[in-house]
Amino acid sequence: MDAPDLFAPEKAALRRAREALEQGDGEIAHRALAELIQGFDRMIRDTGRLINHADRTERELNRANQKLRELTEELTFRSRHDGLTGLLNRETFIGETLPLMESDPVILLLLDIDHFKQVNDRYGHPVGDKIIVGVARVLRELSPEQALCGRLGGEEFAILLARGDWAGALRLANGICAAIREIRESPHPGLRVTASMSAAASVPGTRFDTLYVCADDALYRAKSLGRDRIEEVPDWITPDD
Ligand SMILES: Nc1nc2c(ncn2[C@@H]2O[C@H](COP(=O)(O)OP(=O)(O)OP(=O)(O)O)[C@@H](O)[C@H]2O)c(=O)[nH]1
Repeated sequence: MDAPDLFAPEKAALRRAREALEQGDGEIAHRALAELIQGFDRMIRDTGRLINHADRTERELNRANQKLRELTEELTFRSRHDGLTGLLNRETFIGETLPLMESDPVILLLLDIDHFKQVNDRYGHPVGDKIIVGVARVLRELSPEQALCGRLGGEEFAILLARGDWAGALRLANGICAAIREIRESPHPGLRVTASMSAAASVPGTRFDTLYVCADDALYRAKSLGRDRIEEVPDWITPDD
């Protein structure tokens, strides 16, 4: 079925007016003109309403689009970052190291907060969370802008420096340990925090797992040698390690 012609009355009035004009019949032409004026009036009102409606719909669509963009950005951020600290989460951190490790020599710093179970047990989990956030802040503030900073799990963090120099990486690790010793959490003046760290470097083409295992061994050594210290892996890690 054909859609109804919305302007059928106006078209009919126009046709009658034309015919009246051709026939020179003033009275019929006058009536047709009156009908046309009415129809024209109605068209202006309806068109105005339609334009307003379309404007409103367009504004609503723009707002909905903007909201969708913000939600997408937030979802992307959440899927890539750790919810508590805002650092890269484990999967993203490892994923981002892969292309860098393929092309560059890198230095991996691992960090694990010392005796963190005791912090939770003595001061409660929420205070433990604040300490984790404080440690993450130290990492973010002291690391160079291009460094990758991630929370690998619980109280374990990692920094990857691409093309970083060894002396600079150790200076950074020392600075981080010193800043963590300064963390205070009111109202707990007795609460002191330390962290153990390790540093390991690899040549291009080394797998993340290979580098990580070596750095993790060194971190374990730092723990067993008394904590609050940095243990280095002396040799460059290669793909054959
Ligand atoms: N508050 C808080 N605690 C966490 C979180 N994730 C892990 N933990 C706690 O971190 C603690 C880690 O304890 P352990 O692995 O025994 O290590 P540790 O006590 O730090 O001892 P060392 O590493 O040997 O110095 C556990 O008690 C976990 O419950 C977190 O997101 N928030």
